[in-house]
Order: sequence, then C-alpha cells, then structure tokens
Amino acid sequence: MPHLTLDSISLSYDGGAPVLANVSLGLRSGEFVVVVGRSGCGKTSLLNLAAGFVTPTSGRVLVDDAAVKGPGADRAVVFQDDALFPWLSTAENVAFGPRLAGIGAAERRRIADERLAIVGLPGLGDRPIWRLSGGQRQRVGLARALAANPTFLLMDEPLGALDAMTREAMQELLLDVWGRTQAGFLLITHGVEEALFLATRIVVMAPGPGRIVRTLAVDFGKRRLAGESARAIKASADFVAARESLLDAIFEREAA
Ligand SMILES: Nc1ncnc2c1ncn2[C@@H]1O[C@H](COP(=O)(O)OP(=O)(O)OP(=O)(O)O)[C@@H](O)[C@H]1O
Repeated sequence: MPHLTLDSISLSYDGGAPVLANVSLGLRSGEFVVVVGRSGCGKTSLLNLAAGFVTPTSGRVLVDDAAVKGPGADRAVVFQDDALFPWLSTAENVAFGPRLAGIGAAERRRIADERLAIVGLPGLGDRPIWRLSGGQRQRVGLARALAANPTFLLMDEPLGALDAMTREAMQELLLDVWGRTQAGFLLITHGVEEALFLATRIVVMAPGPGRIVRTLAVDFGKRRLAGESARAIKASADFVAARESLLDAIFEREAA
C-alpha cells in the first residue's frame, strides 16, 4: 500500500531556530490524518515538507522507499485560499494539471466534468470562476486536486475561510470523497470538532520547537460513512469525551 513517510524531520529556515524537531509521521492510502496544534507549531511547514515544497534540514521525506525531491502529481495540495485562475472557466481550472500533462481537450473536459460531479458541482464546468460562491470555489479547488488522481491529498486549512454551515457541508463532502477515492488524506485544521469528525488519526503538535505530542485514533468519520447522522455523532458521549481529551492535549491541560 502506498505510503508517505516523514522520518525524523528537523527543519530550520535559513539557519534560524528550529521550527520542527525530530518529527516522524506516516500516511497510508485510505488513512485520513488530521494535524492540529496551536498557531506557529509548524503544521504548515510539515505539510510543505510532505508536498516537497520545502526540504528538511535533517531527516527524510519518502514516498514508499523513494526520497521526495520536490512536488509531484502523486501529492496534490489544497490551500485555504482556493488559488483558482479567474480568467479560466471552472472546467479549465479543474483540468489545469491534465493540460500541463499534455492531455487533449476532449479528455480534459471529461476529467473535469467527472471531478466536478464528485465534488457536488455537476454541470458547472462552463461557469466563470467569479460566478461561484466561496464554498463552490473551494469545491473546484478540491476537484482540481483530484484531477490528477493523487495518491495523497494534502490540505492546509481548506475550509478555514468558509462560513459555519458551508464548512459543515464541506466536511461531509471531504468524508465522501475520501471514502470513494481511498487516497491518503492529510489535513491541517484549527477546528477540533472538524478534526474529530474527519480523521482516522489525529496528530497533535506543540510549538517551541514544533513536535508531535500526541496521536489519537478515532472512527467518527467512518461511523458517518456507515450511515450514522453527523448530529448524533457530534452529540454522542464518546465524541464529547474525545473533544475534551483533544483540547487537553492541544492546550497541555492536566486531566481533572
Ligand atoms: N518561509 C519561512 N521562513 C522563515 N520562517 C518561517 C517560514 N515559514 C514559517 N516560518 C516560521 O515557522 C514557524 C512555524 O510556522 P508554520 O506556518 O509552519 O506554523 P503553523 O502551525 O502552520 O501556524 P498557523 O497555525 O498559525 O498557520 C513560525 O514561527 C513561522 O514564523
């Protein structure tokens, strides 16, 4: 099974103080790993290492057994800012990667339409980007990431700019897409409930220097995909207990 590995990573930018110290993290196909932690603990740096945008000061980033030397089509990235091209149509945005890969117009359109259907925007391919809502634009960003059939999907606060209701709908969509693709998902969020609802594994980081302080296996997302309602899951005693435990870990509170 394909796996992405961060092995004993340390990172300093430009010879400065260490931002990450001895961080090890694995991501396999079919896993949904969510990284949480206070501002500045190095979450985005971790994702940028996995994406190949940043090189570690020491340690190794591997896909299977091969060293990552830069960005690759196997690792798609979705940012908070959807970063769409306003001068291209929705379908052209989705099929931007396939266009760079030299795929012809008809096949590009087929890929775009299929990915738009997966993210719940069937038939919107011809719409200009400026006529989409914020939530729709974020879906297009997700569809674009899916266009390359990535093995790993790396997401940095993808829902952070959305209003609460759109965000909840997008959480459901992410679960659905994860369930269909069985890619390995790595997501950074400041939302504790979001982390619990989506993850198969939650990784808690702490700053000074950035490091992993706790790892938590959860199955609320799997329960949702098995048909339990989101409301029932979030109101359940085990969800509430897991939320408290996660908050303790993030804010280093002692258990009462
Ligand atoms: N390109 C860079 N050059 C120098 N320092 C950087 C760079 N990127 C991040 N840093 C520093 O590294 C530390 C970790 O930043 P990072 O963005 O990885 O944390 P984060 O946990 O994602 O933060 P937030 O939750 O606020 O987004 C911070 O002190 C930040 O100022």
